[in-house]
Amino acid sequence: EEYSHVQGTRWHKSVISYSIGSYTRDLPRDTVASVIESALSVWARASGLTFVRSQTRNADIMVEFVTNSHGDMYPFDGPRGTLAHAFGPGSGVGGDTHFDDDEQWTAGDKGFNLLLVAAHEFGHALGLKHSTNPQSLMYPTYKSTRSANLLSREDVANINALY
Ligand SMILES: CNC(=O)[C@@H](NC(=O)[C@H](CC(C)C)CN(O)C=O)C(C)(C)C
Ligand SMILES: [Ca+2]
Ligand SMILES: [Zn+2]
Ligand SMILES: [Zn+2]
Repeated sequence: EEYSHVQGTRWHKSVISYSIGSYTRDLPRDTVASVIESALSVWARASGLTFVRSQTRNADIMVEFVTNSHGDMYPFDGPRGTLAHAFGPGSGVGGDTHFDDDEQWTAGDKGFNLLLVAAHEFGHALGLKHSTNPQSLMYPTYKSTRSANLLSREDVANINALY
């Protein structure tokens, strides 16, 4: 799973903190914050986990918009190609979620939709692997057309099996 750098298998607490360490210039900061919150709430509803926003850099899930080489062993690759990656549950880098800021991030449908990508990444940050089912949010390829409710039955079953 080269896009979910596995740490542990799951979080062993029900309240998980997140912090937005850097922003993209493609969207207003408030929009980024509300999209991130929405993407986490999708998993909160299905897992019973609670996500609390922090302003410190030692939150469980550090969200960053970065380009190319950015301090971990998984440099991004410019426009298109890899859109984002996330580390599985654990201390330190565990849970951290990075978005390639060489992409055009959108809250609508021009460019890559941040909600769709963030929801996929947070699945990894919670311990989920990729799915071979194209309907699943955890499918490894970006698909702009997704049903209103982001999670497929498979995603709900998988997160329930984990938490
Ligand atoms: C448009 N580009 C793609 O579809 C690329 N896929 C991604 O960037 C994955 C994220 C999507 C599914 C939001 C990477 N991943 O799995 C992170 O956890 C490639 C399929 C080209 C690798
Ligand atoms: Ca890229
Ligand atoms: Zn992935
Ligand atoms: Zn990274």
